[in-house]
Amino acid sequence: MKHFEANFDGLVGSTHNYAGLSFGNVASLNNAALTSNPKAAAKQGLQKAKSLADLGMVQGVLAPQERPDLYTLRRIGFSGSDTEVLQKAAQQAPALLNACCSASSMWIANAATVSPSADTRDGKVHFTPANLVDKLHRSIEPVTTGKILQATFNNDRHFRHHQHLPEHTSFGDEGAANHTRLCSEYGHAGVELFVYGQQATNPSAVKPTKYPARQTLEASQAVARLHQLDDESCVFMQQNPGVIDQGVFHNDVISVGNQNVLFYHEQAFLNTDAKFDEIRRKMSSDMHFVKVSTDQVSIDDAVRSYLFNTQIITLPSGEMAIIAPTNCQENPAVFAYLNELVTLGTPIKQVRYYDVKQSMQNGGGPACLRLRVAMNEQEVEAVNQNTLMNNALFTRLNTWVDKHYRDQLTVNDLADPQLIIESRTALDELTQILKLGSVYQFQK
Ligand SMILES: N=C(N)NCCC[C@H](NC(=O)CCC(=O)O)C(=O)O
Repeated sequence: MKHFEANFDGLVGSTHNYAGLSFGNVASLNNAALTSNPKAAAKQGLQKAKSLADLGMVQGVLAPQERPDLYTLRRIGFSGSDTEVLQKAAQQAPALLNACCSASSMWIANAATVSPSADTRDGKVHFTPANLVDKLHRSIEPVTTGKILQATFNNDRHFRHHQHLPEHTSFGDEGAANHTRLCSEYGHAGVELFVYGQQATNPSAVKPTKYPARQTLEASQAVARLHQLDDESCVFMQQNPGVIDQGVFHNDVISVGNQNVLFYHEQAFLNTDAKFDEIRRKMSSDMHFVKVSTDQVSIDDAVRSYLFNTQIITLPSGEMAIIAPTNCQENPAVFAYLNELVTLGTPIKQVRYYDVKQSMQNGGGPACLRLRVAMNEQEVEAVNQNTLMNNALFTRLNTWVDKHYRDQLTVNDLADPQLIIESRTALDELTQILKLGSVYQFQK
């Protein structure tokens, strides 16, 4: 049977804006209060997704969340009509309104952790939505994320959906951004590498001092248990707290893997040698650890360019390609490195650049915008086919964006009640395009 790694990209929501919500994420803080362009953001994302489909990859899309999130605003005491709720929040608690308006679900790598059927004891693909408890604006995502995942992977024979972990910092979980599956072939059992930032139940363990470590070891272990993974197919590795304190808020900002390749910065991890030995021992095939040294690319350049927030994909020809943001072309050290990388004899033979600047300005590169789901042919057939990218869906979604999205949005605009109508009208139409059923609260 054939096996694929499908990428599901998060569609950008119509309230995409720059509110400076993510402490520890340098781009989010530096670009706070910039005017955003939701239409361009959504189109940049669609273009990347379509380009991967055109390369012969299995590519899907995942629906965004409903924002403004009036349910959360009501839950914290704002009352009256929808317009009144929005306007009272804008006057009395603008920071809370901003949190309830973020389009952050577009960074779908944080939506969930996914384990393919080749790794799990029951032979199903397992999904656990991430609780994202470290950031208020993201902590309101998991329930709807679960509904969207269930409407997209809607077949009990092949897909198993878990509830998100308990909403406490001990179980801080940021999903696939801190999870990399290594394997020889997508359909063979692999090693699931969980990278965590701190141990919640061991106060003496080392952790960052300036910025938060969003992922805990306890959360990673819980996901591995839920997904029915054997100890022999898991590796738990700590991210270097020193790089978290320099703005590396997720592991996918400092390393990325695909099949038997792990592309990483030399400062990415703690106990690198011992942990790489464990990976080698648990893998049934050879690994390529492609190391980038600080001399080649500094941590600062890695964070600015998102060299490691690239996607490494295996093309139908068997060659691997790196999908990079154009920011990597614009950074001289990183561009020089990538030009050299394809000549080094590693499996990575090509680099392709995409403009995802609207997302990058909030700290989200190509890899943040996609959730990987390795599947066999039968599983791909069991996916909601209306979510899979092709010419027709690309045209349909571009038309949908043109019809419903603004080309300018500032933080001050978030109090505009018209946004509620625009967002709901757009999402109602989207659920029909993708045939998702009623996944949003306003549709109940
Ligand atoms: N690395 C991965 N996988 N994802 C990137 C997530 C970026 C996101 N930015 C934001 O949420 C900024 C929103 C704002 O400031 O308006 C975050 O920090 O959680």
